Amino acid sequence: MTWIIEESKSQQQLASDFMEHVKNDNALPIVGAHDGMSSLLAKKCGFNHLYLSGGALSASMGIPDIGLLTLEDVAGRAREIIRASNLPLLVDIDNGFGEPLNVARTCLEMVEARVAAVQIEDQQIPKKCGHLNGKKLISEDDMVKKIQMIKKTAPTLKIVARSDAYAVEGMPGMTERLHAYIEAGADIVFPEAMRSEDDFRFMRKEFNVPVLANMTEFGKTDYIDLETFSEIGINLVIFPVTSLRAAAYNIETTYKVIKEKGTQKSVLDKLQTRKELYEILKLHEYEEMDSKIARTVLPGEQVDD
Ligand SMILES: C[C@](O)(C(=O)O)[C@H](CC(=O)O)C(=O)O
Repeated sequence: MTWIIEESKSQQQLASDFMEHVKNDNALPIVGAHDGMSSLLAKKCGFNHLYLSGGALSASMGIPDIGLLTLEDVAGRAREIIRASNLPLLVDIDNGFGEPLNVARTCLEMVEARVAAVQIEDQQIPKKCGHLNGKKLISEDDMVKKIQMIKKTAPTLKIVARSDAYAVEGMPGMTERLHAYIEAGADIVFPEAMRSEDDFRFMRKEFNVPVLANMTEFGKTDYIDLETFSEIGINLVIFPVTSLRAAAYNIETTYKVIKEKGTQKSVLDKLQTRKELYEILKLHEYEEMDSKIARTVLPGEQVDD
């Protein structure tokens, strides 16, 4: 909870930092951070913008990404990540949790949590991962009303308008919708489940606002690297569920070792050490705030006093 030991940025500051970088950088990488710890690790590795994925958040809660998350689940986790990292966060709010009035409440909660930008999509509930079959859409007009509502009630929040229309209405339907969403006030467009480099080149030429690419794993989109996205002119690239998949894989691998061998000793070099944990959490800075707390000395470290 870095916000106890450091000065926190305001929502307006985080939102304008976000938009400035999106406009000035090419292929800005925005890595998924599904909790406070992963946000600190992303920051340590040099990423300055984060994404809170509905897929990763729901998976971390042990449920599938089919519209079961509540507004409180998302707002609470967004708050946790921003408090920990003090970085601009783009939050996946699915369909906004209902009709335009619900969307208004959702976005005011996001502003209170200091979220920089929200991503809202045009799927019906129950929604599906954009890379799966059988998606159903709300009308273009209903989506436009939601975007207009965000603009009116939470004007400092940046809006990423996602369309899932490619698989349902084809490229013409999707581009028509995204133009309408820009007209309604979207700052960035997110054409979901593109297939290839050529699709992204087409999208880049079609719109005069920043375009987002989704580099989720095991989906319908070819793996395209940041250098290629930069050459195409794509503005931002999300890696939404990667942190969750990496954590899940490594947790499972480690559990198996303990189950099989009765000890974790053989995988100690694959674990975050106690020293690394306390460093990333800035434990000493907390201790220094209260002289009643003894400064932690790690096992094996020299004691000064
Ligand atoms: C971006 C996304 O909405 C998410 O929840 O992160 C998902 C990612 C995924 O399921 O891989 C998506 O629908 O693309």
